[in-house]
Formats: sequence, C-alpha cells, structure tokens
Amino acid sequence: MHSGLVAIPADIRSFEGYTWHASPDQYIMAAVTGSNVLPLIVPALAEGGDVDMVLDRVDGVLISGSRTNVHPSLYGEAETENHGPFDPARDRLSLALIRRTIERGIPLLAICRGIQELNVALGGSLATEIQDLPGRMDHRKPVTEDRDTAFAIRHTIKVKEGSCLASIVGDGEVRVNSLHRQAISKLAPRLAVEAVAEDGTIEAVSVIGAPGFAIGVQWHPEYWVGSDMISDKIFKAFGDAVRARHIRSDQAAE
Ligand SMILES: N[C@@H](CCC(=O)NCCCC(=O)O)C(=O)O
Repeated sequence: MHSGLVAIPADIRSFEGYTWHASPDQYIMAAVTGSNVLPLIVPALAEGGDVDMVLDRVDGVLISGSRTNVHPSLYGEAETENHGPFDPARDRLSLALIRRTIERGIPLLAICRGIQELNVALGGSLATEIQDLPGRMDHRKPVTEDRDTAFAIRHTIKVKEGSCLASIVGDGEVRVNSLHRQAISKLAPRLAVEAVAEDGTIEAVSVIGAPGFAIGVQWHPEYWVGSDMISDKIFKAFGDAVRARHIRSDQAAE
C-alpha cells in the first residue's frame, strides 16, 4: 500500500512520430521503492494548467532531472547557444508547481534540473557551461553509453552542519554523482545552501521557513536508491514527509 501520491512534472519529448509527456523510469521507481509513494506524471500543457487542481490531490511533489535547461529569459538573461536545449512547457508547469507547492507547505524534492528550477522559481539565476568557469570542475555526464558509468558516484560534497540535509544524511563529506552543465549562480532569497562541491558549486539547498521537507539536490540520488545509503536516506525522508501529509489529509477529511 503506497503511503501517498506524488506529482512529477513531465518533460516534452518527440519520438516515433508522436509528442510525449514523459518522465524517466529511474525517478518513478525511486519514488516507489525508496519513498513507498505512488508517482503521478503531470502533463506539461503548453498553455499551463491548474496546478492547484493537482496539488489538492497529492501529498508531495518530485521534480526530476532532464537534459533540457530552464530558459534563460526566466531569470532575466538572453538566450545563447550555450543555454539550450529547452523545454518551455516543462518550465511553465514546473515553476508554477514549485511556487504553489512551497506556498501550500507540501513536501518537495527537486533533483538536478529540479534544483535549478527551484532556484529560478524563487528569484535566483543559473550559470551555464560551468565547466568553462575558472576553478570549476567538469560536472558533466561522462561520455559513455553505459548508464551505471554515466551515473557513477564520483565526487565529494560537503553537507553543512545543522542543515536540513544534515538531519537526513549527516553533516560533512559525502560522495555523489554528477551530470550537469548548469548550476545555481545567484541564490534565490528564500533558499539556504545545504551542501557545496569542492569547487564551490552549490549541490543542495532547502527552502527557508518551509513547514516541512523542501530540499533540492544537484546530483541524482534516484539512480542508486536501493544500493547507496545517502540516496536511500533522502528518498525515505521524502516518503516519511509525504506519508505524514497524507495522514493529516485523511484525518482532516474525517
Ligand atoms: N540540464 C541541466 C540539468 C541536468 C540534469 O537534470 N541532468 C539529468 C539528465 C542526465 C542525462 O541523462 O543526460 C544541466 O545540464 O545542468
């Protein structure tokens, strides 16, 4: 029996002659096995959608990663060839969903593109092609066809003492994977840095003043749920928050 319903905003993809509203299986299965929740993929309608109609019916929101990037016009910057590829329908849905999820105090876990959308949704900005910036590591996905190699755990981050994330995985150094070309540049006012990489890249944030679980991570814990303790702890804590909200909702309905 799943402990709650979790919305996942879809990406728009085109293949086999169709346009699809889709989300990768690794996020779906991490939610099911790591959080014991039932994921619900929300279509990314071009004209936007009534996110409150979705949020009235779910107990949590999981924002997945994606190869596409948030359009730079959404954080006041001009588009260049270094910013693409884009998915405007995903942007529209995800940013609206994130803002209302936070306003309503619904548990939120944002992964990779998700932490970037969280930062933009709350007024921050992003840097692109960060591997070209002075002093930065190369955070991009390794060039490989092998998925386990692409998502391999490969660099150290430092979790801040006393942070929300530290209450879940402990503070200090942990090792994570890395598959991104962009990262947080200007931190949104309502976000607190929870972890950083050795080169200063922000690797995790939490929403200041959120009544419950509201965390974004730049890496991909979903991929190693079931075999990596950090990944398991993050998804279990998210599942516990979702379950608690579901129980409160049931009690309120009685
Ligand atoms: N596009 C953004 C976010 C990166 C991200 O979410 N990666 C997940 C997909 C990885 C893959 O399969 O290529 C960025 O590049 O920063």
